[in-house]
Amino acid sequence: MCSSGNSWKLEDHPKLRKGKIIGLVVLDGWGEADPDKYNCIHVAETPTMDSLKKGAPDRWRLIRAHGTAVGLPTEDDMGNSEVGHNALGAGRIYAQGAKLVDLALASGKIYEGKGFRYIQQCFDKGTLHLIGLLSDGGVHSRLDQLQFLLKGASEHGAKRIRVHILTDGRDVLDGSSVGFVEKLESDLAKLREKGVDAQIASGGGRMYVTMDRYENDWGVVKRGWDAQVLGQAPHKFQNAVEAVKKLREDPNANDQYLPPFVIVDENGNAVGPIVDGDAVVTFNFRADRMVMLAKALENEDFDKFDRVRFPRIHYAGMLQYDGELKLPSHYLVSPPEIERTSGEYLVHNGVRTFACRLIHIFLCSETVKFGHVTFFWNGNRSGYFNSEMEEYVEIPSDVGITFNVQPKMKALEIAEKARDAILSENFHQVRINLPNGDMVGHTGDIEATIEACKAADQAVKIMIDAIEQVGGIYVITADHGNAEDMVKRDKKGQPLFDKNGNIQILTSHTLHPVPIAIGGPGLAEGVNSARICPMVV
Ligand SMILES: O=C(O)[C@@H](CO)OP(=O)(O)O
Ligand SMILES: [Mn+2]
Ligand SMILES: [Mn+2]
Repeated sequence: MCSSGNSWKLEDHPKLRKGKIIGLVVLDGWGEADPDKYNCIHVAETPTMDSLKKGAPDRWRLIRAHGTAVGLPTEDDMGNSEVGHNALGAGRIYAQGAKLVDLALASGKIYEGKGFRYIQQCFDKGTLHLIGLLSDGGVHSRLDQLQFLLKGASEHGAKRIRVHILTDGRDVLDGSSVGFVEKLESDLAKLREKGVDAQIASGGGRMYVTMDRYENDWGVVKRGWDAQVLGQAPHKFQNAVEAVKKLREDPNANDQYLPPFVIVDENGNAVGPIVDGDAVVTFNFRADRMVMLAKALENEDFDKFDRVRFPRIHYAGMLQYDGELKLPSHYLVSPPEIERTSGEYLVHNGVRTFACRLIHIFLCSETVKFGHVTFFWNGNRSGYFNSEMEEYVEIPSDVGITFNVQPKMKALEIAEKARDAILSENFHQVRINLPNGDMVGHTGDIEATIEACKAADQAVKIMIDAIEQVGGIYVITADHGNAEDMVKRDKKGQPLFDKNGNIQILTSHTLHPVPIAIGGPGLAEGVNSARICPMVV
């Protein structure tokens, strides 16, 4: 895609022929790593991707999907769906939310901005509540940013602070929640020594409490609301370290799914419900899993669940999470301005787009890839650019199960919808996200992840076959790694074991590169991946 100046007109590509249907697949969580038994992509039967790989370098290249190559702060930052799809959709690298927050904290500018001033107005009489994911995963939030914010807010006048934590186990090892809560507790103790009344007030596992996405299951947000705002939860403890340790004693406990709890005082009263006159900050920088809570905290008219009480508060997001909805209206750091994305160029140039995304509608489990090829792809912007030019299709997933139980997910249905769209010849670009490698990879179930990769590969074949039939071009790539490495490793790459001799399962994304394969009969003679995509790892 080439354009000049501010014009929307696209110049003809020097190598790609015009008028060919493009089938674009994002394999979610599909990286390239050394082959061994923890590399589920290697172990799985993946003849389609294998045959593309055998065509390297003509048909298959590796590109970086982590660290500074996708706008993340450091080379130690794993890739994720937001940055991966932002970069793919915009065709450019933006300093991502994580980095912008780092800069604002380091320079102190965060405390001079309108967003901070807005919440500061409540510091005299009210409590400052901080709600977000407690880990150093760097995908949605980072512990050190929370630590800086706690210190900075107290230095800028916050006298009473309550932290509402969401335990992770998805971007970091399962079980690591205890350590993070201990660290936070020790910071809060230091603040208390300085006369700030600072405590953890509530908590719960990210996938069960608060961090739903794409309006998949409002029950998740409600559980968080009850604990954070109303001070009500089935589990009550007097301190958060005890809470997390106790809840983890259940043999099926998992940081991602810990039940909601509130911290109570010696009389059994919740120590930090959110009330009129308080300030609230959601400290996640990543958008998708904060949008729903932002709506509940901000929207006067709200009918997704009974809020019981709608406190009059000053609320700010760490970032603005949805540029189209301007949600939330107050925020501490301006988000990356991802403008002029490929989708917008396409509609301006009369290119018809079909995007197939998956909705998972089931209770308290991993949510969706619903907005990955739309919201993230379009620069964190909800809705269509032009609904006459674009069609977004959502496929509901199975209800009430976790993905290791049904690792095929809806890969075939997504691919069939895409195939039909390609064969209809009504669209110029058909793009899909295949969630299997990522969603099943996050469960840490190796057998199921192998099945997941096989299903995704079959779906890729359906797309490629359809593209062959219409003489089009396919682009198969991924947003970041996940399923290609399911074990935590030492610096030499050897698997790590816990104190009981069990392998340490890696549920997170990885730092590995991802493939990009470009091919199909629509490519002009002599044009191949190597010529179109020169960036190689
Ligand atoms: O599930 C999520 O929120 C993240 C991991 O934290 O995964 P992805 O970036 O693939 O959406
Ligand atoms: Mn992803
Ligand atoms: Mn993921």
